[in-house]
Amino acid sequence: MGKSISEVGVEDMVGAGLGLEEAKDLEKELKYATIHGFGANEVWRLITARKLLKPCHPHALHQLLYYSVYSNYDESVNGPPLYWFPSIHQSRRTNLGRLMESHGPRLLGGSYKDPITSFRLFHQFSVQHPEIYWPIVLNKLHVQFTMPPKCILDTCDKSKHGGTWLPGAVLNVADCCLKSSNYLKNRDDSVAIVWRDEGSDDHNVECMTQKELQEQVMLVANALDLMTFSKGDAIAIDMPMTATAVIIYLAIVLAGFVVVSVADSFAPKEIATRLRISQAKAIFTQDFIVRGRRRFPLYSRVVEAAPDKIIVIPATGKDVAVQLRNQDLSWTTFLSNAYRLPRPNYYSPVYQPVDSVTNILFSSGTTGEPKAIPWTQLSPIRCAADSWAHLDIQTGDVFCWPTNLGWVMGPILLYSCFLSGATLALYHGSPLGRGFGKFVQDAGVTLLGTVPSLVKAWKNTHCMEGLDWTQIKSFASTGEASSVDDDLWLSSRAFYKPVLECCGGTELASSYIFGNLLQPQAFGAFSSATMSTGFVIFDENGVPYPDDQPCIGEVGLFPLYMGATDRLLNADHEEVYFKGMPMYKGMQLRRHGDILKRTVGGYLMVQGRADDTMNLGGIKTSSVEIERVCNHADESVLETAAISVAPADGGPEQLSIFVVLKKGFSIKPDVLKMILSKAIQTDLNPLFKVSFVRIIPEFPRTASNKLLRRVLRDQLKKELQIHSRI
Ligand SMILES: Nc1ncnc2c1ncn2[C@@H]1O[C@H](COP(=O)(O)OP(=O)(O)OP(=O)(O)O)[C@@H](O)[C@H]1O
Repeated sequence: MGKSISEVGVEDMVGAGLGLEEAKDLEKELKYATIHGFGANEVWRLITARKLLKPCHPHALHQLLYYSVYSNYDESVNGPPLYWFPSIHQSRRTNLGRLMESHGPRLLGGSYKDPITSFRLFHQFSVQHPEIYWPIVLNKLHVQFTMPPKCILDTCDKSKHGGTWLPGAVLNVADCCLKSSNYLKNRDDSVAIVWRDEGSDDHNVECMTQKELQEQVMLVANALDLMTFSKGDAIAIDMPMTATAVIIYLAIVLAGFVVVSVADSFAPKEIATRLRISQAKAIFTQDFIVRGRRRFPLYSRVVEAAPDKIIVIPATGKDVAVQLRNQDLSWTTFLSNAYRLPRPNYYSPVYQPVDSVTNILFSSGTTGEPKAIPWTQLSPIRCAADSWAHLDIQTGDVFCWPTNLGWVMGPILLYSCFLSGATLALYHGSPLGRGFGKFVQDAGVTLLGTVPSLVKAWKNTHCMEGLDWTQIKSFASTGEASSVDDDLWLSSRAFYKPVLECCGGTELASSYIFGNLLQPQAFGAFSSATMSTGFVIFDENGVPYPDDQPCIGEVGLFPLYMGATDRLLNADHEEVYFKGMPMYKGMQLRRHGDILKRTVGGYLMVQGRADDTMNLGGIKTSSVEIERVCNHADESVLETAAISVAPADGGPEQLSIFVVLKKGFSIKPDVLKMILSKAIQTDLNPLFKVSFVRIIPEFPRTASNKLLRRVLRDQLKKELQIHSRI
């Protein structure tokens, strides 16, 4: 165990890279905190509130203080170590805080105290009374119905586990994104999108006002109408998430077609599968993808997937840099028809029922074949409402999240910005390097979303050193479990702003668990279910644990989940999400497949998928838990993947660890096996034994960068079979 904070002296801080004078000052401040006998959380709160640790300090110093503050901290009694704390003053200025202050006393009566104290109570209220919660939130978002809903939720049709939400409502959700002038605070000249092309790092960021966005979207909608499509046709987009891609996305929805989102990293076969399942009539793409001064072909990849028609946007300049097939159109030709109209920048939106499909998305395929998931007009409302409540997105915020329209985060980002009056920030290039970080600085990004693999790369390459990210109010992280140390680094870039962890699913159009600004935050943990989301954690027999009990088990979502799917295009929805799930209080629970750990204090951690659970000597454990320990067991380790496989000839499951080493390190697998075994036995369970360690150059990942443990497991199984035959 490392030193406790009271033992940390000037020498240690100098050893961590701090100058002598600064170390002496810092020591005095720390003495003050420790002399007063504060608990660990209070000491850390004081360190961050007084900004004793600065973004320019070496990470080793941040680590030294954070880990020594919490060195004697007993998580089994106190819950996870906290690193961010809400203040009552701040909490009243958040979206949710304001809402609670104005409605809390009426809705909760004498039980209502303030946004921090009453958060859990209010959350519970939102689960029990969606018919009261949702009208208040809809009112806050830029959602306008041409025909208002008859009610919020209709549960008469018992065959629909998820109920019918906002029945009778008619709207065009893209039109809601564009209609800013009706909202007092959001004027036509407000900035809708800021962006920068990779390589233009020293130029001003580019801006598009709300009015320009509206005109561009309407122009593209007009051009779409001049093609031979019928309303309701599916039209695909396979290109980086640029300002043009966003315009095309909104235009397709505005004009009553359906977007098919295809991530730009897919191979032709995968593009073809997605086009086939969705029956897309055409596809928008780019000639090339430009990354780090190199050009990667995209049009030719799309051609191989053999769609009927391709509309090609040039990656740079005005003209496409490839020879097109006869039936394809360049972006300029496509738009030229619309320019001939008397009012090319005016378009009358196609209003449709709230449950009409606007977008077909595909899940990442972590557990198997990607599912084709239809998003209705409820889905954008749901995801924007989550960002409004949990990320506290407000008019004037600048929101950046490197992603693609083919991943659920793409549409979530787009709608979260435009339905709440925030600016969307897009970097047209790789998010892995300094260019991206400089854009975040120059564009004045206030909300920065990430995935764990990005943060790991930024931290390990030191590429963001010296950049000023202090205008960031909150970070967000999704996709897979994040690493405490990586998030410590991230949060420290902006004087310890919260890294709001979010986890959900494409089919939920949202997160079911999320951090927020009304509860203290712990690294790598979720502080709550999302507003209006209810769930239980159940044991192997399907029996739910009591809500206030620390436990580990599979999550079962309450089926009345605003914005969640009620159909799939390539699988049986009932079978995938409901069949075999336990009943709870008369409700058939909805499957999500995650294993959740609830800690003391009610924090939640995702322990991987139910499929990744392993049984080691009769003890159920999760891969994520083992990886957390292994990732810190030796300095040579960059990341690990834990897998258990039963030997081909039977017997108990054996634990195998795949390891990727940091650049420049080498270590023998046998030595590493001993180190990892020791770490697991000390930190997790003395009975766990590592049977096998393999060092590999990189992990198999989904195209969205999620670790594919099932691929490693299959590989290992095959090898073991061959072995047993020999
Ligand atoms: N912040 C997070 N921490 C831990 N796990 C996360 C987090 N965010 C997402 N996940 C994991 O990703 C899952 C959601 O991903 P997505 O909807 O893309 O589908 P998938 O489950 O990866 O794909 P498929 O359903 O095809 O297997 C979550 O259920 C969870 O397991």
